[in-house]
Amino acid sequence: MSSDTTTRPADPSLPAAPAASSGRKPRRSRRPSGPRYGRDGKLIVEGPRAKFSQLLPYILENKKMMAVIIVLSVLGAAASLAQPLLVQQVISFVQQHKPLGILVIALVALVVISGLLSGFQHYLLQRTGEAVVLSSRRRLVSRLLHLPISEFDSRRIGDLVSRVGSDTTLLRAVLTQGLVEAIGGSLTFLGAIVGMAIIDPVLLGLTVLVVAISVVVVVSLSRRIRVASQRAQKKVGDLASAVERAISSIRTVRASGATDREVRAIERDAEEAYDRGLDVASASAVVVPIASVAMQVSFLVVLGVGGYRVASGADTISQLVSFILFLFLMIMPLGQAFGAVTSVNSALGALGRIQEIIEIPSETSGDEALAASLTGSGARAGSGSGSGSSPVSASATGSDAASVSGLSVEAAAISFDDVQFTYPGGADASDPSLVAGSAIDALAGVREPSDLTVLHGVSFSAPKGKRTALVGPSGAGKSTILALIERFYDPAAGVVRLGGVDIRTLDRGELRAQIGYVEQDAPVLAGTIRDNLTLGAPDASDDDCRRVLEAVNLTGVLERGDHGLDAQVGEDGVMLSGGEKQRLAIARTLLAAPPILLLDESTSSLDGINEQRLREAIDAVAENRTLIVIAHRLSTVVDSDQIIVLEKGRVIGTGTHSELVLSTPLYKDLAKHQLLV
Ligand SMILES: Nc1ncnc2c1ncn2[C@@H]1O[C@H](COP(=O)(O)OP(=O)(O)OP(=O)(O)O)[C@@H](O)[C@H]1O
Repeated sequence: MSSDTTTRPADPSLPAAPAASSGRKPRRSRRPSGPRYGRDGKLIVEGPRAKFSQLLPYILENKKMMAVIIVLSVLGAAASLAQPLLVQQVISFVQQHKPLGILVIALVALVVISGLLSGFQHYLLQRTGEAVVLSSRRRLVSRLLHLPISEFDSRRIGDLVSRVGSDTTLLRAVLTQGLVEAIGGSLTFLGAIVGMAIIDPVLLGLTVLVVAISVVVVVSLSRRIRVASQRAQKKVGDLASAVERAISSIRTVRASGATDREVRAIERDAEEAYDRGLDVASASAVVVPIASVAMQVSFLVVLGVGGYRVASGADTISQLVSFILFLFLMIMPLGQAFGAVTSVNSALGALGRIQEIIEIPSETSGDEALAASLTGSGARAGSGSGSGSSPVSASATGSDAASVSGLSVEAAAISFDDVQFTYPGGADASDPSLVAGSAIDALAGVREPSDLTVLHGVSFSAPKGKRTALVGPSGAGKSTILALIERFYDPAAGVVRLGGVDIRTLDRGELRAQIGYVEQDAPVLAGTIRDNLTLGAPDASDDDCRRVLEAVNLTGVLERGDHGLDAQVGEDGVMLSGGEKQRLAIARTLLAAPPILLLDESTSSLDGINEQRLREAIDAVAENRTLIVIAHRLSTVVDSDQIIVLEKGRVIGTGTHSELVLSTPLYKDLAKHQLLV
C-alpha cells in the first residue's frame, strides 16, 4: 500500500464529482470508500496493485498467437547470434586472404532475415496487444454494467470511464514492450553470454560484474516506477471525473458563472496528473540511463582489457571483434528489459485498477444462495422477516390496505411488509456485515434501526390493476421504495413481495421484466427517439413506436424535422422539454408493456398543458396495469385508488384523497398548499 502527500482540500466533505450522472439529485455520500486522510490531514492514495499472475489469463487467451511470436523470437535471436560468428569468420578469411563471396552473401541474408522476422513479430505483437486490450475492455465493461447500484452511488463516473479507456490501453505495453521482448531478449542474452564465454571467459567475467551491478540497481528502483505510475493513472481518473462533472452539469456551471472556476479546478487536476507523470518520468529517467551507462562502461572495459589481451596474444583480433558484437547483443536486450520494467510496472498498476472493478461481485452474485435460504425458510409463503406480521397486514400506523376502497389483499401486486432500509454506507461503515444492499446482508438478518435508516417498518400493499400513489415531503423515502421494488437494493429487514412472493427469491431479470420504471429526472438517453423507445423492447416496429408516442401525446416531436423516429434527443435529452422527457420515458415503458409500472414523477414544475398531458399519459398507461406513482403534484394523483402518505420513512396514512384529507393532517396540509381543498 502506497501513500501520497497531496494536501487536503478546503472542504473534504464536498464530493469531487456527482454521485452518478443518472440525473438524480446529488446524494450525501456516507460511504467510507471516498478519499481517506491521514492524521496529518494528507490525502492517502491507495493504489490497487495487480500481481503478475493476474495478467496470465489475458495472455493465455492468445496462446496460439503467442506461440508463433515466441517461435519468431527464437528464430530472431538465433539469426542475431549467428552474426558475430560470421563476422569472426569474415575477419579470419580476410587475414588468411581467402575469398569472402559466400560469407558476405550469408551475412547479408542473415541481416535481411533478422529484419523480416523482427517486422513480422512486431506486427503480431501489436495485434495480440490489441486483443488483450479488447478482452480487458470486454470484461471490465460487462462487470461495470452489472455492478450493484450501490457501487455507482459511491464511485465517480469519470474515474470508471478512465479505467475502461486509458487503463486498458496500458495493458498492451505488457506484450509489446514487455513479455515477448523479454523472452526473445533473454535468449539472445544467454546465447551471447555462451558465445562470449567460449571466446574469453575472463573478459566475460568482468563484463558480467559491471552489468550485474546495474541490474541490481534497476530492480530496486522498479518499485518506485510502479508506485509512481499507479498514482499517475489515479490522477488521470480524477481528471476524467472532474471533466465529467463539469460537462454533465454544464448549464448549471454556466448559469452560476462558475465556468472559469471549473476550468481552473480541472487544470489543477491536469497539473497534478502532469506532476505524477513527471514522477514516472523521473523514476524511469534513472532506470533507462543505467542501461546505456552499463553499455558504455562494458564497452570501455572490453576495449581496454580486450586490447591488452590481444596485445599479449591471449586473444586474436577476430575474437575481440566477435566478443564486442556479442557484448552488443547481450546489452541490447538488457536495455529493452529495463524499458520493459517501466511498461510492465505501469501495466500492472493499470491492471490493478481494472481488477479492482472486475473483482467486485456482480449484482446477482449470491442471489441463488439467498433465494435458496429464503425459500427453505418458507419466505415464499409470506413469513415476514423481522416483524412476524402477515405480508400485507396493517401498516405502521394501523392503516389496512385491505380495507381501503374495498381492495382485495390477495390481489396485491406489490406489498411491503415491515420494511426497514438503510443505504449502503449509512450503517456502521466499519462493519461490512452491516452494509445493506447485498445478499449477505439479508442473510445476516435483521439490524437495529439507526439515525441513518431511511425506511422504518414500512408496510403497504399495491393492489393488482389499481393505481397507488406515494406522497410525502422531500426525503420521506418515496423513491427509495421504488428502488427496493426494482431490487436496486435489498431491505435490511422486512420483505418486499411481488404477487405474494419475496422478490429476493425471484430472478432479478424476471422481476424487472414485470416492472416498468420511469425515473425521476433523467429518463432520456442520448440517441434517437427510436433508441429511447426500443430500449426495453428492441423488436418493436415503427408503428408500435408511433402508437405509444400517440398514447402519451408526443407525436409532435416527430413532426419537428424530417428525421421522424430517427431524430436525435441530445445528451440527457436536452432537445426535449422536461414534460416531453417524462412522457417519452412513459412511452418507452408502454412499449415494453409490463404489468406493473413505477413512475417517479418529475419534480420539475410543468405548465398547465404539460401537466394535463402527463395526467393523460398516466391514464393511458394505468389501463389494465398496476401503477405505483410518486406524485409531487397531488393533482396528478387525487383520483388514485389509494394514496400512501410517507413522512421520514414511515407510512403515516393510507386511503383515498377524500379519506386522507380527513384522517391525515400532513396530507391535508399538502392538499391545501396545492389548492386542492
Ligand atoms: N443513494 C443514496 N445514498 C445515500 N442516501 C440516499 C440515497 N438515495 C437517497 N438517500 C437518502 O434517503 C432519504 C430518502 O430519499 P428518497 O429519494 O427516497 O426521498 P423522496 O421521498 O423520494 O424525496 P423526493 O421527493 O425529494 O424525491 C433521503 O434522506 C436521501 O438523502
